[in-house]
Amino acid sequence: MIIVTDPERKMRLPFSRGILTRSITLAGVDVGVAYIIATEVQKELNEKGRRLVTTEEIRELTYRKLIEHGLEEAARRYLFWRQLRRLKVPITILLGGATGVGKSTIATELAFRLGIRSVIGTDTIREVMRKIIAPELLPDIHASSFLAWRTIHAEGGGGSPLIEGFKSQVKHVSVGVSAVLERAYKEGSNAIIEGIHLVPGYVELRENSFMYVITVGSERDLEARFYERARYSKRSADYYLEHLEEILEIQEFIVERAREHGVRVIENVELEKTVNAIMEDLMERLRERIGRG
Ligand SMILES: Nc1ncnc2c1ncn2[C@@H]1O[C@H](COP(=O)(O)OP(=O)(O)O)[C@@H](O)[C@H]1O
Ligand SMILES: O=C(O)[C@@H](COP(=O)(O)O)OP(=O)(O)O
Repeated sequence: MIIVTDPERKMRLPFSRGILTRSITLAGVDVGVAYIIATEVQKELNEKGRRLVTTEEIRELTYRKLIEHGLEEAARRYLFWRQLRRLKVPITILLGGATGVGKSTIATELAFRLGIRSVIGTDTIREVMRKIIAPELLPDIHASSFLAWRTIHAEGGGGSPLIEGFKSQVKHVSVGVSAVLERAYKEGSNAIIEGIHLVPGYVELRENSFMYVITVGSERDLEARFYERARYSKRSADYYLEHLEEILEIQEFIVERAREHGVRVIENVELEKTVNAIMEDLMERLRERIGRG
């Protein structure tokens, strides 16, 4: 067995190809190729009869293997993410967007790649708030986002009642979102928050918080997502399909807010590409900040 040590952090743990594979995929390398590289690293260490290696040595060896495979760009990214981990820069990622666009799927994949243990859905925050605050007190949080308008008495003023209802729910759930963010900032921990209630402009973001708005390009694509989701969850496709127009109007509103607040909007066509686009953007922005710091 090869033992990995990190003298700085007094860490000792058995070499795991799985852990190394994951850290290589973080650099945008396909999982199959990452596995091959991790296997080659392990083989080389075994051939050299190494029983104790430092994380620094594994980094250098992995970097070299990536270069040997002609993956220069990935090698550069790999070193960046390792450096970021060592610097212990806590990051929070917020993924907004209408229901069904793929936020929770993307959040799970990002969490896996970045090794982030905490993924919180604003649906869950809303659910907790529902238990504490009675419908008589705060009716809008007790409905789906696209039905919240039925529970409120819009002030008039010519705005869309659907959007007014949605805004009211977002405003209330944002109180819970801010609490979760505050906690993450206080602990200095990494977190991913995803949900329809993450609308640009409603929560205050600090440095190293990164927000993205996820969209689908067409009604047909969105329909397909609801059918797909219904295959493994109890959320029936029909319920959302009946409200497709409202859901797309909410998407339009969120996108408008994103443009106003300079939040990046990413159309989720292929999951892999969406996740890579976020990773790439995160890397660029973190690199700028670390450079400045
Ligand atoms: N890029 C994609 N291509 C095809 N299907 C996707 C993509 N992203 C997500 N999905 C699927 O669409 C469905 C809805 O995604 P989900 O993550 O539940 O959305 P949200 O959290 O935004 O409501 C899921 O079944 C998911 O597997
Ligand atoms: O309010 C809404 O539009 C959805 C948002 O959930 P996500 O699909 O965005 O997670 O919640 P639901 O009504 O299904 O409980």
